[in-house]
Amino acid sequence: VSVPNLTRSVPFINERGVGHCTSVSRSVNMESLRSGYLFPEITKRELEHRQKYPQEKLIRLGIGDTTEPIPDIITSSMAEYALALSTVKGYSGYGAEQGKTELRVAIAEKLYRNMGVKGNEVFVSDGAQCDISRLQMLFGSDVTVAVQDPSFPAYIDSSVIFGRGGNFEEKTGQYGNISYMKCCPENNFFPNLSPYYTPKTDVIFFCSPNNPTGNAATRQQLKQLVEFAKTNGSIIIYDSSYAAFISDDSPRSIYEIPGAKEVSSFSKCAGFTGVRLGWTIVPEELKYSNGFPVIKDFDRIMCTCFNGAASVSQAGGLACLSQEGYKAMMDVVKYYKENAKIIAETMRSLGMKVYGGNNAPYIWVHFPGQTSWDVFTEILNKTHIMTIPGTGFGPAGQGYIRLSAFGHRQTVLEASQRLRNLYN
Ligand SMILES: Cc1ncc(COP(=O)(O)O)c(CN[C@@H](CCC[C@H](N)C(=O)O)C(=O)O)c1O
Repeated sequence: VSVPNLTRSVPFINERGVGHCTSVSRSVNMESLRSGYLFPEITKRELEHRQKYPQEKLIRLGIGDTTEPIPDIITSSMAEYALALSTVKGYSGYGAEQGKTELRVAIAEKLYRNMGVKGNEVFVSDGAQCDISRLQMLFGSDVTVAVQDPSFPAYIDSSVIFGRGGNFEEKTGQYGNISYMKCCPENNFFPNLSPYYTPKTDVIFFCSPNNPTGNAATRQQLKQLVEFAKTNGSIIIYDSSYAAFISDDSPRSIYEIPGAKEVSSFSKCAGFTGVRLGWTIVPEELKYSNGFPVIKDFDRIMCTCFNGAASVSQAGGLACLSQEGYKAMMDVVKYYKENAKIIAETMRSLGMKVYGGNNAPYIWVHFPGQTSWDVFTEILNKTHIMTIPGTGFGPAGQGYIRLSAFGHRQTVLEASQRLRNLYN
């Protein structure tokens, strides 16, 4: 990176003395982002609270980060692989940007059995969030986007960063060029796909089980979504990061209904939020309007903008998909699902309208007549429990908060008692 040409720059004073502006203008897309990214904002509130109440034991049911140790069967594979890097025979450098063939095939065969997914359609990555932005690179800034409202904020924020947001409208809390598909109890958390409510867009981000509502779309609803996308010639980007938490007959993948592409990751089912391992599946038959295969461009992006998932993480991913590893991984998912049940039952016993928690590690609680941030602040100040205000996930989240089931059992039981004391 060259040192800016200081002769043309404008001097400014800061804590380190005289500084210099460059002559480079800031991206208008970055300028149009309305606020900081949701999760660092929540972390900032947490730090402020800890400083204010240093003696209190803060409970974190806000950011959905896993808490339970990764099963030995998985970590020992990573340790073994890492140790082998110290030997001539075991050492390896750059791997294939698309991921180890063995892992790509294992993901296709183990997680998408009988859904017609092939190993070469699986692109191993460093996580679903990272893939969301790499998928955004596929499209021009004129491409239109629809998202569920509420949903994981990365879909909207990355769309704005790539110039697809348009102007933010204070009144609606929406970006003018993005189509917000409202998902709420009144429509069973599935958008009304009639043209008046949901206009045609080029790309549809769809997350199921949904973050933050915890709702898993039914087979019938996904069939409608795929039909809607096919009629409009749209591409669905389907985020199945919480598929492992589904315990009823809701589809775990969009590939149970032919015709989309899908991102997912080992973050939440294997506790890989720090290890970093995910994947994106792009069907060979998915084509742009000019007939060019999308998979070829995604492969080009992965080769140009990514150097492959960490080899040690990929060894861990293979262990997750072994018979013993998969069972151990699902035992941890079961543990979190039990946490979700405790939290949901607690809030229901207090007479609240509670959604989610069955097929996802998120519980969505309605506080009619209150703002999300007021509820967030009251719970934090009176019980020292971190939650996430629903409006952080979109304007339709107003009046809701999200509680995460990622926590040690004792902590979740303690949180449950504190909430009973507050609302009883
Ligand atoms: C629907 C969905 N898709 C992708 C992701 C990220 O997956 P990844 O770990 O990149 O494989 C998440 C993780 N969301 C969590 C962690 C957020 C905080 C993390 N710093 C982040 O920004 O992703 C949350 O909602 O609390 C998600 O919910």
